[in-house]
Amino acid sequence: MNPNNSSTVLSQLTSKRQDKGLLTLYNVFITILIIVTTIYLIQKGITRSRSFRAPFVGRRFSWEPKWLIGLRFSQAGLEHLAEGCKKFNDGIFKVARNDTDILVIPNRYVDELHSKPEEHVSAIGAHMKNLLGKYSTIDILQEGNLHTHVLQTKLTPNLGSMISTIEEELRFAMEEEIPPTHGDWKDVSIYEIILHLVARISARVFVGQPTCRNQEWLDTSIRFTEHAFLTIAILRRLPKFLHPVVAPLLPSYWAVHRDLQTAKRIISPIVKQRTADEASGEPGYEKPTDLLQWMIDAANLRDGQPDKLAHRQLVLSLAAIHTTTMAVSYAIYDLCQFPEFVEPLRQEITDSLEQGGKWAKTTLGKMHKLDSFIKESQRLSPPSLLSFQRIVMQDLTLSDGTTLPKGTHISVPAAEVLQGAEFDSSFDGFRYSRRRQNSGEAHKYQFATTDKNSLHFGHGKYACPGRFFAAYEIKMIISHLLMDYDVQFPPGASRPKVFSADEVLLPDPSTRVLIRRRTGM
Ligand code: HEM
Repeated sequence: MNPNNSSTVLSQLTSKRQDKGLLTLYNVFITILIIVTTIYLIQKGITRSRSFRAPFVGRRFSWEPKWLIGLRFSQAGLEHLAEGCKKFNDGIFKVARNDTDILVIPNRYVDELHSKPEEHVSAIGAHMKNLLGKYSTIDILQEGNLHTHVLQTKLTPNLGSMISTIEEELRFAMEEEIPPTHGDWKDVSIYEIILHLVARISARVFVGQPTCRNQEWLDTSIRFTEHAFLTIAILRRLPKFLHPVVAPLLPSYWAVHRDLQTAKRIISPIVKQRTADEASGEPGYEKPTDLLQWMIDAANLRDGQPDKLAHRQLVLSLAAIHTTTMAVSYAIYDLCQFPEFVEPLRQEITDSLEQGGKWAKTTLGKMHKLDSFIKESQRLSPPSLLSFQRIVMQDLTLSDGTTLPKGTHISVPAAEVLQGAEFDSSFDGFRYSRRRQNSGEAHKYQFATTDKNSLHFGHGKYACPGRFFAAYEIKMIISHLLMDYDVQFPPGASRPKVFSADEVLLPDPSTRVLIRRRTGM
């Protein structure tokens, strides 16, 4: 055989084998695609047949794909919820978030749902879903309620004795974080300043000295939330089965894990040291009074492992820092927008301090106008459009016969409820302090009080366990800023627009405010 011929035959054979290989690969690919699509469609069919039937808001035409509505909801949540509440007044409707459908129910159901056990209606389940527990590492909350227990049974009852500690840290933080103004107006990013004030106070109360002055811990406690939320925001737009593949490609996901390692590196040795100090029985031993110590004391063997306690501290920072910062920032924006409230508030602070003699729980308790102001600020600039988010864990029939199938993600349109309850979209800083003068209503309208109309801290068994601390902290920060500084928007600027990211509302972090240290007080 001609050698040329034999090489041609060989190359034909090779190319045939390659074609066959490609064909097999193609067949395998198509088969996998068919299997995945079939499973997806079956799952979707099952979910749809079991889901509560209610109209979607934000749908432009009947066959519009849900991911498209979800994509719009991610930026137009405000409009979707306003439309739903207006159109289905006191009725039930759905909003499409990219990762899930959320059934929006009227607040009249809150009273019968808020005390249901976790096995029937799960708050933690909703947190896990909203915060993608596995990817944000929030899933540690599922291991037990140590953090909530300690906040409720230790921090809240001991707040009175923590006020002087909070004041000391706040004074230190203001010196560190607010640039000197030398009697002139200074243009600052007030959000960033408040963020650092809140992080420092939270650290003082959560982990005590000297860690509360450790810059690496402060940065980690602030940035962890940002890294976690960026990861969540990206993953939410993708189907769940892609999460394990995509998450490791995200720098923010790795940042979350770096933050966790940093938390363990900083906090775990402190836990070990404190445990050793206590066991040593040294006569001079003084037990620290902070959240970390209360957790060490209350933890069982598993929750009390140093790394677990470090992890919970990080998660607590996520719950506490940005939420409180937003509330203070909105209140400052409202003070700039409505300067007529400044002097009456300063007068109330001066009078309360004169009567109380010093910064104390009772002194802060006298500041009804300030409490009202921050509640009104929260009413018009809430942290979230939806609250009381819960997952129905078993089919549930409500008192009016409505049956919610297992797996339904429910929520109440907290922002619309509170704004609708007042029938008033104008800012009235002292509306709640006036109301508290009515007999029997002294406590009803406080910032930290929750009920079916005031849902920005949730309500019931799983309402925010840090809200009383948050209320004192916010009042302390605002009153100190008010007494020591003048604030105003730069010429021509006004209250910044609020951004929405799905149901979460965010102040514009680039907002600038002019501040000037007050002199001659
Ligand atoms: C203005 C500031 C704050 C707002 C608006 C806020 C709001 C909320 C809301 C809406 C919930 C869910 C409640 C529910 O589902 O019924 C929650 C839960 C929680 N909050 Fe807050 N919060 C704030 C500050 C704080 C602070 C300062 C802490 C810690 C000291 C804290 C710790 C927590 C924790 C640990 C949970 C989860 C509870 C659980 O695991 O069941 N929060 N918060």
